[in-house]
Amino acid sequence: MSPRTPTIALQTHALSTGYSNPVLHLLENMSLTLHAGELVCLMGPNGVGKSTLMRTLAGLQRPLAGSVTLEGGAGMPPEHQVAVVLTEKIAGMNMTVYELVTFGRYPYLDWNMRLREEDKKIIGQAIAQARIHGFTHKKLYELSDGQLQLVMIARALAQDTAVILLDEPTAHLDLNNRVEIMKLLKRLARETGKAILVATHELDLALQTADILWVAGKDKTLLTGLPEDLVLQGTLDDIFQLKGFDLKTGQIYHTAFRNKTVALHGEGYLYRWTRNALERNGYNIAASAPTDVTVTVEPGDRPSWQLQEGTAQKVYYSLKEVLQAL
Ligand SMILES: Nc1ncnc2c1ncn2[C@@H]1O[C@H](COP(=O)(O)OP(=O)(O)OP(=O)(O)O)[C@@H](O)[C@H]1O
Repeated sequence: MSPRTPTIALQTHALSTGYSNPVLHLLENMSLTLHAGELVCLMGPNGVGKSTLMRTLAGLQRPLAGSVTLEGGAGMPPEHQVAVVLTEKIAGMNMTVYELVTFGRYPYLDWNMRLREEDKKIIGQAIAQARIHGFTHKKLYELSDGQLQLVMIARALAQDTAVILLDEPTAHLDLNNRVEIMKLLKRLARETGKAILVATHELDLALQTADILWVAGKDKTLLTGLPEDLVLQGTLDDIFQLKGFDLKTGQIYHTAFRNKTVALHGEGYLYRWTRNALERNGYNIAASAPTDVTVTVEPGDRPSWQLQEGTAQKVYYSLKEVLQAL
């Protein structure tokens, strides 16, 4: 099979980021590429320089060294090429959702600031893509945090750029909204062909949605790769200094505090959650006998658990009963 050659949307050349007065070097010598249609998650410990990198890529801040090249070339203004969703609060919470989305078109309007038919069409598309058509007449202060984030994404879409950068778009959201936002960004990357870069602390969500991870470490370097490769190489354990959590299995380490070993038989999610319940409750798990007890999970319309201890055998229909019986 010949390798695909995806379109490059943004590239950096020996880029170093930070501040010059006083001098603060953050991430150094980065040669990065963002491709069209790709969702990339930028991760790293607090204060490592993720927001600074985002602002530098967006042209809002000068690099300390190196350069950023955008697909549109040198002639096109950066705001026609990169849309940014930052974490700052919006000043005009009294405006409507529709009004905020129209802000995405402002870089394109002429002196009289009037929306043309073309602008209205793009605004309509952005509203449809972010699936916010149900509440475009609402005032921003009437929205939930999750809805507000969708509206910010719609505004970025209305800017009609090849690249969208988002700084912690899921902060302060509950699990459902966090998942919804990441799934939306993934779908948008696929359907619109935009390159989307998200700075996030949500390791679990990033591992399940990102096409590529950019991981900034304390030594001022930024590593890139497929999420799964970075997990298997142990890169993420080193950078995040994970304690008490095994990223390869996705599990918290448990200390077996009971003097009893359980042989667990079965497969699939029923096995996984049975193991979770047993480990959380301090049992050692072994794949086979000799052990004190054997638990066999039986899937089906009504899942059940068969417990065998010596010659005694019994069937239970919830993990609560299993734990009580142990
Ligand atoms: N305008 C500024 N002038 C000087 N230093 C700054 C400025 N903004 C941020 N910094 C410093 O740069 C460093 C990196 O900040 P940045 O916000 O980029 O990190 P981050 O990785 O996004 O952090 P977090 O995960 O906590 O959001 C910090 O030490 C911060 O104090």
